[in-house]
Amino acid sequence: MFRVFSCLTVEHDFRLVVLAGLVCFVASIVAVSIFHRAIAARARTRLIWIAIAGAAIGYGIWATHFVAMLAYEPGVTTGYGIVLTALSLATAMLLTSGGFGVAVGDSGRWRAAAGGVIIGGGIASMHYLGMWALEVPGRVAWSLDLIFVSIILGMCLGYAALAVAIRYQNYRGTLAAAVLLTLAIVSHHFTAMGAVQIMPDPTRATGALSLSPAVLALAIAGVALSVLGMSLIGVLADRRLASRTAKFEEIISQLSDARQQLEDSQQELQDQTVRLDTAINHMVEGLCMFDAEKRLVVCNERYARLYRLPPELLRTGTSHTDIIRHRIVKGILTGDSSEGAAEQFISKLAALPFDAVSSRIDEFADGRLIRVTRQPMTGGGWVATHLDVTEQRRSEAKITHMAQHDALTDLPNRVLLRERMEHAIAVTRNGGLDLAVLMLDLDRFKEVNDTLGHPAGDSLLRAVAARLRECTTETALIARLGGDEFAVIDYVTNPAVEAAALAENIRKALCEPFDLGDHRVTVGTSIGIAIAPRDGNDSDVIMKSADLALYSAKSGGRGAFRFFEPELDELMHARRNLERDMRDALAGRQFELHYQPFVSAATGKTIGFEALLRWHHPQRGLVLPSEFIPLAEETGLIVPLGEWVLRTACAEAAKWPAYVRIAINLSPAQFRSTELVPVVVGALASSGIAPHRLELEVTETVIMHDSDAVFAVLAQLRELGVRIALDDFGTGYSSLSFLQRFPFDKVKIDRSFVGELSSARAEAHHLARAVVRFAVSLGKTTTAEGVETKEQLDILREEGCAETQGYYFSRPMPASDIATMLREDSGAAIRAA
Ligand SMILES: Nc1nc2c(ncn2[C@@H]2O[C@@H]3COP(=O)(O)O[C@H]4[C@@H](O)[C@H](n5cnc6c(=O)[nH]c(N)nc65)O[C@@H]4COP(=O)(O)O[C@H]3[C@H]2O)c(=O)[nH]1
Repeated sequence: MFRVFSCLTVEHDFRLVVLAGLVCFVASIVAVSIFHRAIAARARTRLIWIAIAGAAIGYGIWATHFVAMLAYEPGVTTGYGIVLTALSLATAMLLTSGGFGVAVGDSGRWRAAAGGVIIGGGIASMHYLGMWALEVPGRVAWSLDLIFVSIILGMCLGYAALAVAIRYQNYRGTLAAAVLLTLAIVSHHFTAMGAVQIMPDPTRATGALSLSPAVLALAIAGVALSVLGMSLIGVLADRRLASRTAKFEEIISQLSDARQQLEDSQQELQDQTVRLDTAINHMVEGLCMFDAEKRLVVCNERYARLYRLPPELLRTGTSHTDIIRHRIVKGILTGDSSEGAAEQFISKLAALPFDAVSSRIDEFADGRLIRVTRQPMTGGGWVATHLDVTEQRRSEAKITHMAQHDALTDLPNRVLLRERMEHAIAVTRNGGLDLAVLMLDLDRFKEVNDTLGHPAGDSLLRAVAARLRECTTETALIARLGGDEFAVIDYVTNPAVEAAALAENIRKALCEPFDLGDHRVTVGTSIGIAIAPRDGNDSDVIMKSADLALYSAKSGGRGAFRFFEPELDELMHARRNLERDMRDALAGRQFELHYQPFVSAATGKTIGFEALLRWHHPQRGLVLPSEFIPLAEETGLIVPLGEWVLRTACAEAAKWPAYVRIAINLSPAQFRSTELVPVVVGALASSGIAPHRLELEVTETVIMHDSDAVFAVLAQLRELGVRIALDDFGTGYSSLSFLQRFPFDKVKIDRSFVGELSSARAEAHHLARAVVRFAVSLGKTTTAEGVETKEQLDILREEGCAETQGYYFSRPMPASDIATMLREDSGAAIRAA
């Protein structure tokens, strides 16, 4: 080590040592940079870069050596053999190229080590060949250990330089690797120089082909620096070029990506276009789009088919007017299909604004209805859909018709009537015209329905509707309100005359018999008339007025018409009050039963009592059944009231002797309630009277309402053991048929006939007697009602009537009088005898 140090400090010119180090460092930077290029390159380019790197460092080692040799002052004049000098250069280049070549390969971690060894070998070869070329007049002695150390230093530092160069390929890596490589070369050189000792020997002469060291060294340093500088510039330029190339490649790659994306987008666009085409061509609606210049942009197949557009009109750019002209001239739309009409339509269309959403229905000549909905687009133009709404419109019209018409007669129903009436009443408010509102219902419709069945009832209603159409003018509106209720409204200028004439026409028309196939029936009608605005100026009020007039017409005897009068309103008011009072009466125990005895015609003995309702009104006093029973039936109050009668009368009868019967009146509404049989059973059970003591009186009116159902209930009651009596016999025309259909226990001859028995009018007397005789001949128990005189009683006895009832025996009495009456019964019997 000391030898090396003294060699460096004593035998070398330090300035030239620095120059040698500089040359070496520059060469190292160049070589490492080129080596990095070689790593980045492939195949042949890599080989070229390796060769250049080897040449650069080989040249650098060689130049360093000779510059350092210039600094060497061994004390004798030196020269260099040209051949060996050249050979040392070639060896350095070749071996360092080999070292770089090995190190640059991809095969494992040993590459830097192997490369370092070879480069170290290259440095040593160059040095010792160079020393061999040294021609001095003296003897050269070598120190083998330092030779060995110099070789190891070159190899180890060479390895370190390569390892760093491979690992760090940036500027810092380059610098570090260059420093290590410089150290490898320089440390080798000066260690090797420490190993040499030159002993002057003037007998030894230098060769003729020797180069002067100073010349050689300076020339080498100059050339080396310039070559290395150029190489460095080349490398840096190449780096920049490489970085630009990289950037360029990156741009190319980005462009290629962009191109790929563009191609993908184009494909996607194409796919979307196909999808869109498929979608618009499968739309239910016809679709078309026009631009701001009213030229066709796109349309679908449905649109083309709808208007039978030929291919030349389907091209993009076809003008809207050409398409419109085609639609009209080809007669696709209803109306005039001439060219003139088309032009007229087109100019009308041109005047229309195109910048608002619009919707219209076009009617096609073949009857189809197309809804055209137009939607403006931003930037001008519009898109329009054309939907065939024929079926939808038909269904809507059908539904509307069904909602406003009666299914059986196809007449307007209450809903439409109200709508039209509101409109008509509004017309009457302008003055000049009045509106006659006729409300009518059929007399005896229920009878037809019950006796001939519902199909016959339906046929009758249809026939009535047809007759109403025939006997009214075209301005009249006929409506069916439900059941057998109809209404007719019409404008009139003189209500008293025209409305009366219309009502009379209708009355007459409906009085005529109806032929219902197997049956011929006569019904008749009652009509109520109200006039708007006189009797009300809204549809509800006027309908109510007509209804009141109808009610009045019916209660005044059927088959008539009545005009509304304000008093009717009062009547209805009174009815409503009565109804309310009746409900209170039921709760407030204002009802009472009176009992009228019926007696045996033969013995004069009381055999039963008929229960008759009395109402003690707190303000009006005693109210008779004829006043409240019809209203109780209408309102349904008769059901709870009848139940009360049944329970009370049976309970009262339980106090009487067992041979005394109790007769109770039943009304139609009680039969419609399903509770009748259970109520009767309950009354019998709670009173404990025997069923045969109970007589239930039914009138023909009861039976006429749904006779089958009534007969079924009567049969159940009779099975219980209860006696059934037919009341008011002789007043109805169908009594006979009822008597055939049901085994009544008793027939009660109406008091109107009994009264005529003592009549001075022979005809009435004969008729009354015939009725009594007929009743008796039926073989049922016969009771004569309303016996007021001894004469009547005698005739009834003569005709064989079994039982009698009337004021002649007793008026209806409170329950409290019955016990006394029964005690005096023997007296009554004596009187009868
Ligand atoms: N002029 C005259 N009249 C006589 C004579 N004898 C009896 N009368 C009256 O004739 C009616 C007989 O009852 P109706 O024919 O069943 O006729 C009854 C019956 O249909 C009905 N009614 C009475 N009470 C009830 C009831 O509790 N339930 C039901 N559903 N109807 C009842 O009211 C109708 C009238 O009953 P009332 O006013 O009590 O009138 C009773 C009675 O007072 C007489 O000699 N001369």
